[in-house]
Amino acid sequence: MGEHKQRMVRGELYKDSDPELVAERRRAQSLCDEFNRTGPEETERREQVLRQLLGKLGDGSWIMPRFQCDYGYLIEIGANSFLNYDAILLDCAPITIGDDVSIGPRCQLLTALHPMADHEARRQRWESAAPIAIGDNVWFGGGVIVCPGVTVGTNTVVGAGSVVTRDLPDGVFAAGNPARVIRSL
Ligand SMILES: CC(=O)SCCNC(=O)CCNC(=O)[C@H](O)C(C)(C)COP(=O)(O)OP(=O)(O)OC[C@H]1O[C@@H](n2cnc3c(N)ncnc32)[C@H](O)[C@@H]1OP(=O)(O)O
Repeated sequence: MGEHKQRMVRGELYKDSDPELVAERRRAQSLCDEFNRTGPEETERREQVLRQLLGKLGDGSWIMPRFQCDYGYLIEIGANSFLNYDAILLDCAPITIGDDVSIGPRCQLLTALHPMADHEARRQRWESAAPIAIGDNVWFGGGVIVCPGVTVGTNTVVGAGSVVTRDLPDGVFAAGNPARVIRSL
């Protein structure tokens, strides 16, 4: 593993223009394109491509096209989970999705971060990433955005269009931008 991939995996600043990372993203993009070209009858082919692409896909889990991600192997999905249309998973750090999770259309799980106060580092395209973890039996309405480093607890529901900037505990309904806990479930 090259220096920049090691830095990415450790959550340190790295450059995504590194040739090893560029090659890995190209592979993932090709597999995403192949998945997104499949028709509704090609359920076996869809599953085969997802198993090549993802770090883990539990039994009974499925994803609707279009699906996009950066690397694929950093994504682990448990059993009986569902990602609806147009999910975007920027997996520069691990993204873990539990069992029995329902993800609405157009959700985005974004692990990538760019320097904020260090303008020169941002200009030079240094970046980093922080993991996202989604607990068992979570439901996201459509258009939820999850920011880097966030953990969402088991049995939690997030309302459509919410931006989750901080961890959410188990068993709550949260909504809004930024997402706030509205009530226990
Ligand atoms: C797997 C899939 O494909 S699912 C995809 C398709 N379905 C969806 O996207 C679901 C869309 N609906 C939602 O996301 C809703 O937020 C729900 C169903 C989760 C919850 O809605 P409700 O039952 O109406 O919530 P509830 O009555 O508890 O609302 C409590 C408060 O939160 C507010 N609220 C509810 N949802 C949201 C939201 N998405 N964003 C911001 N605020 C919200 C309500 O306005 C209310 O505020 P108020 O007390 O000031 O009036």
